[in-house]
Amino acid sequence: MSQNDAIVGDINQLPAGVLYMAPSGLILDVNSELNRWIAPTGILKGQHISDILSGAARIFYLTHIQPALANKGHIEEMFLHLKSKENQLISVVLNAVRTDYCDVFVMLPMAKRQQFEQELMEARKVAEAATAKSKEAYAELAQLQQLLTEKNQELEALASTDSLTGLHNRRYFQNTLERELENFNTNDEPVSLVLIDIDHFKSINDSHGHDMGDQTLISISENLSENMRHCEYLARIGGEEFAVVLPQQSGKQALKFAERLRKVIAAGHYPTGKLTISLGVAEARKNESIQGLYMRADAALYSAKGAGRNRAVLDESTQ
Ligand SMILES: Nc1nc2c(ncn2[C@@H]2O[C@H](COP(=O)(O)OP(=O)(O)OP(=O)(O)O)[C@@H](O)[C@H]2O)c(=O)[nH]1
Repeated sequence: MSQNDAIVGDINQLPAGVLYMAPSGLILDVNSELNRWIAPTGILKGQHISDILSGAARIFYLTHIQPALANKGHIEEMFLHLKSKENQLISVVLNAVRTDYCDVFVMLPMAKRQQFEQELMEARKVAEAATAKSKEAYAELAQLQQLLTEKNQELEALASTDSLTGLHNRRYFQNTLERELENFNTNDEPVSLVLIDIDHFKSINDSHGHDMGDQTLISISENLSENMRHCEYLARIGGEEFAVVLPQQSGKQALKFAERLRKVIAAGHYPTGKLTISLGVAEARKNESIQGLYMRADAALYSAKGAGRNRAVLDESTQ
């Protein structure tokens, strides 16, 4: 029995790994416990320390363990991953001391820590999967909300649109006029209303049929629509009746607008030939109701019809 064997013989019963290493990294001897962890059927003695360390542990050995042993002569409680011959990682906590002859490593297994790490990794995987699922669910929800918003907008547009001409309808007209009257009552900017009625429209229906009457309504709607600028709100409010809400325009300005429209329509060509419109104009008064303003514009329209049609008339009280 050699001197080394005698020393190791005393420590073979320990529940810890013990390793004797030359400063060059050559393993001089190990106890049987360490041999069992790393190479149950092989012999570690004579191998190099880097043969039993994981990749990361090798770097750690060079950058931390060796310098610490060289500088302080000992290290305490460093965590290290050994690598078995079957490529299993074995976590150990390492204490080491440098003697005159060799470095002595004592390593305690950390099976519990390994198990915790494993459990943590599993939990992380589960959490990641759950996060991915909830992200998917959120994305789906956002899509559905977007769809709902679009459908609501479509419904809102449908509810405000005249199906024959595609213009805004009476509902839209009333909402717009109500809003603009409220603005007028708070900020003093004028607002005017123009009512438009196609002249002798009944005779178009009577002589050319209802379908041709519809085509004429579509055609005249396009023409009116093309002649609106930003903030001039056109709507079809009845059979052959249209209205334009004109925010920030006085009665006189609205009359000019109405006159321009009248000329445009009179100059146009329609499925049944030429036609004209009559227009009634009124400027809103403070705190006036929609009905009040509408009735004054309608009275002006009636005057235009009575005066021979194809003309625009401003409500008398506005002038
Ligand atoms: N084709 C068609 N005709 C409609 C529609 N709505 C209303 N009308 C017709 O429009 C005509 C309106 O006629 P009246 O109110 O008598 O007036 P008008 O013939 O235009 O005569 P004045 O307004 O006095 O110049 C009626 O014949 C209605 O049937 C519609 O959606 N399509």
